[in-house]
Amino acid sequence: MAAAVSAAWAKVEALAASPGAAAIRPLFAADPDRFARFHHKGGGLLLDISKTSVSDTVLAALLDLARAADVAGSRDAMARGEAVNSTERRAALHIALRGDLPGAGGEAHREAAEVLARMEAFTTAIHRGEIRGATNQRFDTVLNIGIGGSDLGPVMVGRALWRAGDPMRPIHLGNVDGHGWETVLPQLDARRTLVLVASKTFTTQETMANAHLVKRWMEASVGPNGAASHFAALSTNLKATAEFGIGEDRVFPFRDWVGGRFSLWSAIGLSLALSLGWDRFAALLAGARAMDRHFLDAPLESNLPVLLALVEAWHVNGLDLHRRAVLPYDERLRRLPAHLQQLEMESLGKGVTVDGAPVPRATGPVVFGEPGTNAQHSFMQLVHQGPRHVPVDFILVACPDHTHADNHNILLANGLAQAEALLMGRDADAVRAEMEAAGVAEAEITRLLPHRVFGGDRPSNTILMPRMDEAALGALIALYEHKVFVLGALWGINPFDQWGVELGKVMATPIVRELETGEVGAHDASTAGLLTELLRLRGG
Ligand SMILES: O=P(O)(O)OC[C@H]1O[C@H](O)[C@H](O)[C@@H](O)[C@@H]1O
Repeated sequence: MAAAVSAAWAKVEALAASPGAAAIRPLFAADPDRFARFHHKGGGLLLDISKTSVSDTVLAALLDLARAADVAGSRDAMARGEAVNSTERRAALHIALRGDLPGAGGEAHREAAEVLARMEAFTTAIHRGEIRGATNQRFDTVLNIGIGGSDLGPVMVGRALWRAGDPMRPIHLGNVDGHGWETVLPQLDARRTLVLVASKTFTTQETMANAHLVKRWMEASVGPNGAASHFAALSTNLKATAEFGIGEDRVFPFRDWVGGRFSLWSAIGLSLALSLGWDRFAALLAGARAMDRHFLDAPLESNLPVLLALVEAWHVNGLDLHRRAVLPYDERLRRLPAHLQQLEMESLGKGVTVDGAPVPRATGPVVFGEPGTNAQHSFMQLVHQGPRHVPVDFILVACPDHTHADNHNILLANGLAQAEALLMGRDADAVRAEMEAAGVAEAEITRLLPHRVFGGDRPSNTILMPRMDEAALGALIALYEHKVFVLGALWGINPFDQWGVELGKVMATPIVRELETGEVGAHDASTAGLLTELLRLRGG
């Protein structure tokens, strides 16, 4: 298989090295049906990859690569519950959180369904006021304490779907920076606040520091034993949750086969169920499930996650484009880029293959983004005219949930126009003609012409959502999750571990002590110098 994969990569790389490989406009000129042939639908979403330089020949080579790398076989192994997270010897069964699966995944789903049933009962009891705080007040606010995958998913979905009048107000505390807590604090009435400590490991330094801080505040506010009735835990580490003092009936577990960045569908989503209502959380899961079905069933050539991954492989490995911007044209999706940063960069930022050999080619690109149209007024200049191209994912929502049609038309028009401008550019003749028509003097035209030319042929994908509702958002997140998995298979890397996060964590521990005691230990000269200076600035 390794030889076949190498040969398939060689073919893709040879195509990318051929003259004009990055051109997109000629593909449209040659084929009036390009949109029809290069967009596909699945899980309620539409993906258009036509505005990329993926031609029929390139797509055929990329699909050959997917077959050689046995993407379909790896996918099915993941769904069966095999230990696809090889370094940690774990399955990756986030799909099982969203529905029943054949084989080993089926057992995992039954287990997940039991926890979901407990989450639903808890949610209902809180909403009905059957479970109340220490002072017998109903809970109206849910504070989720967590970081990384125990924060970004719930925050992103919460920002996307929560509306005034929904069952509970969601508040998130992620960063260990005390200013975060100081910002959150005035928004909280301890008597009405339910606190969720969300941590897969229940050992994450920042989360535990915040959890203890909030526990002290809660005990000071509602009484020394009050915390017990105000706290719940979302974790795989039942020993640590007990040690923290959270009773078993308030612990919502999940298993180690749920990766942190894939965990919003598990107990980690409890803040969503509480704030949005159970039915809407269930609809989110159902939306993801629709994308799962599509990913598992659709042929590779019309499979949205597979196509999105193949386009990325073409950009990264073929065309040397090691970054991608994500622009959701929906303000409610403003935290989607942050979620994708973790999902994609933590999963695909790997330098060795599953066998421990150095990867023979580049892996995950840098992902960044901002909602449109705001992005247009910040970094899009570089995307339009910078010498290095930046592929973009545009996400457009057909129907808004407001009545301001004019605004929505402007929003959508801008999204479409950005993608069209990146594709078509504007050549010197057009710029000259426009300036001449405006009566600009020849010398001025000559001076400004190079600055006003747009090269075009800059690639983008567009994803259309009918409406930004629970089902479509669930499908969108699952689309990116599966895309990450496919890229892992193509690159031969494990997308489910994150060893690279460890070293900094380990090294922080002694530095905390040094900051406490003022005694600087052995470090490189820069770190020692900065520590000394920090201590001096603090008057230590
Ligand atoms: O949920 P926790 O165990 O607290 O982990 C929170 C986060 O921290 C770690 O450093 C990992 O890099 C993330 O993948 C994880 O989501």
